[in-house]
Amino acid sequence: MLRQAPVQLERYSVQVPTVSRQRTNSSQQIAILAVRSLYAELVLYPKPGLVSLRDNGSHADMDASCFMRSLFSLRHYFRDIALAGAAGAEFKVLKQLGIAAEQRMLKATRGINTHRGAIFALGMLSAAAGYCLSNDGVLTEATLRLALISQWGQALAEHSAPEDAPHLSHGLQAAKQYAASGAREEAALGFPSIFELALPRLQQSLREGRKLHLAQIDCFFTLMAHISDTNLYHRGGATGIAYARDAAKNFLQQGGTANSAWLRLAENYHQEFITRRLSPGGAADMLAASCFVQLCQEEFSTARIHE
Ligand SMILES: CC(C)(COP(=O)(O)OP(=O)(O)OC[C@H]1O[C@@H](n2cnc3c(N)ncnc32)[C@H](O[C@H]2O[C@H](COP(=O)(O)OP(=O)(O)OP(=O)(O)O)[C@@H](O)[C@H]2O)[C@@H]1O)[C@@H](O)C(=O)NCCC(=O)NCCS
Ligand SMILES: Nc1ncnc2[nH]cnc12
Repeated sequence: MLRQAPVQLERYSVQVPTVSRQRTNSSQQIAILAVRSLYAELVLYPKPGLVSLRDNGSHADMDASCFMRSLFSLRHYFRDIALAGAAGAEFKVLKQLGIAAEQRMLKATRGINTHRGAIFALGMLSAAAGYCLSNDGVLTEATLRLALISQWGQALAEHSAPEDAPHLSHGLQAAKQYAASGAREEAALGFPSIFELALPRLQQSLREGRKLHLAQIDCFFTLMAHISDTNLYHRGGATGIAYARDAAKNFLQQGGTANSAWLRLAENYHQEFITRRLSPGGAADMLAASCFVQLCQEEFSTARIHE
């Protein structure tokens, strides 16, 4: 429930619900950062096997314009879920917003699943960001993760072992067949790959003086080297994910983007992934989510007035 705190606007002499307006402004900003993060992921090149503005990677049915339509269709969703988070909404409310957003995405892409993982991960993080700004007025990596776990950790844990899934998604199939953890467990554990792996690597590369897009490349390969990406299981089975992890580890062992030959190496892997039809869509979503946390921290890490 949004509390109303009416104030007089002298010039117009109208009653404005301050609290709700401030929350709306913050939620609007959160949504802008979420969409900007999805855009940053899309334009980053080369990401082995994935769609960018240059090519469609391992995908016959998706291209960059399809992703652009998809991310544009999600802008109101991120605002709404941030607002719901600010109001401390239960997980079932967030879930309804997530399901409606998936439907809007599918309408915008004519049935292609571009951002299901991002709707979930960035949606939960947007809700947690809304909660932080509305309660402490401060948002850091630590407060964001704490808010996520304290508010919705229990529900996310239950969501990670669904008894009533209407159909076996690719992620649930990988969980069943390979004991892969996937998107659900990531969220239930408070996104360890974002907070413990991806962000430290992104920040290290930035500290070492690399440009943002290069730091994002290092961050992406770090994610691919470690996460249990159910898209890689779905497209390539255990061999596919092992190949992708080895490729990412090799790229990082050779210095990542600090190596002057990094682009050639990354492009070679891009071609190899295309040949093998591999697509690390989970790592792509986690990259977007990592960019989002980084942007939120830059934007909101100093104290704001309680909202
Ligand atoms: C919890 C849900 C995300 C559903 O998850 P589930 O485990 O049931 O699996 P999927 O439906 O397969 O979706 C999971 C998507 O998450 C991404 N992902 C994969 N691994 C990880 C990981 N380790 N960590 C984080 N995220 C991960 C990935 O998304 C990307 O891949 C998409 C393309 O996937 P797909 O269509 O399967 O693959 P293709 O190769 O293109 O298929 P073909 O061409 O071969 O047919 C792309 O969209 C990326 O986003 C996984 O796909 C969640 O959906 C859910 O619970 N929804 C209900 C709403 C809800 O509860 N919301 C909560 C509040 S927001
Ligand atoms: N750029 C991308 N290419 C293919 N699948 C994705 N899922 C999320 N981002 C993606």
